[in-house]
Formats: sequence, structure tokens, C-alpha cells
Amino acid sequence: MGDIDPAFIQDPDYRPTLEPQEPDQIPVINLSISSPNETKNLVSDVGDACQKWGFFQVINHGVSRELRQKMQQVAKEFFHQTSDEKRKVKRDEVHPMGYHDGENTKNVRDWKEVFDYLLLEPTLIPASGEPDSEELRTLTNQWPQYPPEFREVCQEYARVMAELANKIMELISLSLGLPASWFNGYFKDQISFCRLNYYPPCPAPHLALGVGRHKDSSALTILAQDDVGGLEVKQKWDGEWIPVRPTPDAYIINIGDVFQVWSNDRYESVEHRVVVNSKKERFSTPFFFFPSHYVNVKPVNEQHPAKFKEINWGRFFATRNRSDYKKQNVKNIQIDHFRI
Ligand SMILES: O=C(O)CCC(=O)C(=O)O
Ligand SMILES: [Fe+2]
Repeated sequence: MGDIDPAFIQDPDYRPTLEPQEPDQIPVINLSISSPNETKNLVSDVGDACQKWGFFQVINHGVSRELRQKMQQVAKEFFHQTSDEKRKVKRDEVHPMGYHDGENTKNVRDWKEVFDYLLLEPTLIPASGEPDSEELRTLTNQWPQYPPEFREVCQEYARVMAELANKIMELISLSLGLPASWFNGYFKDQISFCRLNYYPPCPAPHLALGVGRHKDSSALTILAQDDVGGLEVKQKWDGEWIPVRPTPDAYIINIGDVFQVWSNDRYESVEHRVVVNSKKERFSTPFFFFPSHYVNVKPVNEQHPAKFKEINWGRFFATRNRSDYKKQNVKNIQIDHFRI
């Protein structure tokens, strides 16, 4: 036990502790409301969670349990196939959507396999991150033959996630003192995508991570995790890693880089990572809610000095996503590069 490819081994500073930790402290927010007064409380709970943690869980979100279970089932059936079968829909530089088993986060390999697909087909993004390049690139999905209902279930699931993302974004807008629909127009041609994560049991969970520490570059992310656990969030005030314990039927929401810029640092995109274990496989499904490629992201409140320069979202996305395929000599681009 314990012998793994050195490409997966984290630097000692970033290895997980795997010791029992404190009980879960990430807020759980009930989205069902029946009076205007409850809306006020809900908005204030969302705002507090965004400010303190950058993470919260939601219950009574309106997504059917049946759809979530179907999604879990097709993911299991897909990932349990042979490598050869899965590689028929392998991602590459021409087709960035599909199956992938060699992702690096911060230049260390993740102990996971993924399948990515876009909400909208086709989706347009800039061909490169170069500031003066106007060329666009058309992205489409790749779908496996098996299981036969895979495509239909995935597409339905992404549509439902986009609706939930809108609802949560409206609450976040209200919590920032803006009209609920303030950001809606930025998502007309959204580059949102859904990812199926599969973490096989790992013989050396003390050395490797399912996903290394990172921030999501989305506006927000909606994550479904199964009952195994493994997601950890970096507590803002002391850098402790806090587990997000599985809560039946809940979705985990986190603020991504886009909302950090829009809110001018009031809400931060918080670092998180995934710990693996030697006994149980784990599945999770993040939906990354991204604006349209042509949106220029900048702080919305003009009463305070802006902490970020305007960022063209498509170019940022195009630059960041190149890091999936090659080990890079430089750290991949982050919003901090745009700080004033
Ligand atoms: O699997 C998880 O719990 C989280 C995955 C994640 O953070 C990501 O895919 O960006
Ligand atoms: Fe993430």
C-alpha cells in the first residue's frame, strides 16, 4: 500500500491531515419561503454565508431527488466501463469537452477522472487569451454510447442546474443591495458547463488529493456530492481546512472568481480541495455557472474604488483552461493578476 505514481504526490505543505475534524460549520440554508419577511431573512443568511465562508449548502431547492439519483446512476455506469471505452470520448485540445483522466491542479496530478459537457450547444469562446485576438472558437459536446440514457439525463440535469443557479444568483444580488435580476443579462450565451467527477479509491490518500487546492473561476458553482465526503474548504481567517460533510439531498454552493470581482472582494472565491480515501469510490457533480464570453467583468458598485481592472471573461476562461492539458511552467492565471 502507498506506492503511487510520483506525479500524484503533493508537496508536504499541501498534503491532507486525514484526522477527525470539527463538526461541519458550513451554513445550511433552507430555500423554501412562504412570506416576504422570510425572503428578507433568506437574503441576509445568504449574504452572511457568502461573506464569512464563500460556501453554503442549500436544502428545499426544488430539484427532484429522482433526477439527482438518475444522474448518479449514469455517472457510475459510465465511469465503471473500461478505459478504452471511456477514451472514445476523450477530451483533447480540439474537443475540450468529454472524458479526461490526467488533470493537473497547480501542476500536481489529481486522483480523479472527469467527464465535462456544456449547457449550451454550440458554445462560443475566444480562440485564445491574447488581448487583441477577435477570433472565436466553437465548442461542442462529445457523448458516449453507453449508458444509452446518458446524454438525455445529463442535458436535463444541466438545464435544472442553470435554473437553480439563476435563483441563487438573484438572492446573492439582493444580498449585495442590487435588484434581483441585475446580473441575468450576462448569462444569455453562458459558457457554463457541468462536470462529472469520479474519485476511485486511492492507495495513498495521505500523499495525493482528488483535486488539489484551487478556486473556481465561475460566477458560482453548484455541487452535488454523494455520501462519502472528501470536500474541504479553507477557512478564511486561519487557513484551517474544514470538511463539508454530506447532507442528504443538499447542494453545495460556492462563490467563484466572477462574483469576487463583481462584489469587489466583499464575497471571496474560497480555496477548496478534495481528500480521497483508500476504501470508497466517490462521485460528485459540479455545475460551473459562467457568464457569456463577451462579458467584461468588473466591480459593480461605483461608490467604492475598484480593486480590479475589467476582465474579459472569455479570454480569462480560454487562458485558464489551457492548463488542463500540459504541465505548465508558470502558475495558471488567477483574478489576482487583475488587481489594481
Ligand atoms: O468533488 C468535489 O467535492 C469538489 C470538486 C471541485 O472542487 C471541482 O471540481 O472544482
Ligand atoms: Fe472546485
